[in-house]
Amino acid sequence: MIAPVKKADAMTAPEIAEEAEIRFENVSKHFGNPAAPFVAVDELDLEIDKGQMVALLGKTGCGKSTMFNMIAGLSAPTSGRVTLMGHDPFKEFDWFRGKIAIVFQNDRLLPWRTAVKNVELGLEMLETTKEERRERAIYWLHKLGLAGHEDDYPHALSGGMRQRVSIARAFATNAELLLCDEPFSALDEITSKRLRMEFARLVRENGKTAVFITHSINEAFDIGDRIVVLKRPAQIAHDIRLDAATSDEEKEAIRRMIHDSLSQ
Ligand SMILES: Nc1ncnc2c1ncn2[C@@H]1O[C@H](COP(=O)(O)OP(=O)(O)OP(=O)(O)O)[C@@H](O)[C@H]1O
Repeated sequence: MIAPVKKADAMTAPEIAEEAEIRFENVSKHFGNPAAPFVAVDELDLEIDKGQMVALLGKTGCGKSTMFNMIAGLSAPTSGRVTLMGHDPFKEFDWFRGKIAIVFQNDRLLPWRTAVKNVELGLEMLETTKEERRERAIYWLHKLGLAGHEDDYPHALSGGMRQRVSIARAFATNAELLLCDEPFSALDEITSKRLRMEFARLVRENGKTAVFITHSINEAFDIGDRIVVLKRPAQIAHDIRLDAATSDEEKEAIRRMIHDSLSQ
């Protein structure tokens, strides 16, 4: 079943869910001269509930990274409010230690550390013992299919394997919220597809909330329970929910609608 497919002009104010994990309330982000600013995000309202896996989909320059940076606490909105778990990610950065993990497009592994040591890195900032760090790192490397590569250095691993290490690092922290900025876009399509299906399964199995930035319709369909299509400047063009009952015909119609929206 497809839950409401809304066009921006037909959207009504979103209902305020008490337990929203991420909330944008009338958020704008401007760059440049305040007298004549460039508007990257325009009065955006968005709520993401705990346990949702949301693909933020939009063309280059529509404001995905700007939204991502505000969620990750890397920048503050010009106006409006962004809250995660009821807290301000920009002002209360320390409160979020261990609660958010980020997977970037580039794997960002330290070349002088082995795979297992790279996974342990995310845990070193948390209160964990050396033994616990090692145990969790090995567990997640194995979950990601890297048994036997624990002591390999990044240069000895393929691009897909390196990205597996960075996903293992994100899961090992046990963060409840995973933020992913096009983590598979530098990989070939077969590797990317395999990895994103595994990623989606692990997110579901472990009850995480995940926000996944992408400009690929295929990727959005593979990852998202919910696909938020953005138009420029970042405003919601469509907010689509998919579930097991969504038929192939419905998916095809949604795909065409998104394609048309991104072609404008
Ligand atoms: N620090 C900045 N200063 C000025 N303009 C910026 C800044 N950051 C982003 N912009 C502009 O805001 C708009 C949105 O950028 P953003 O990077 O969020 O888009 P995006 O959807 O993530 O694009 P892409 O898919 O190419 O990464 C773009 O026009 C960009 O040039």
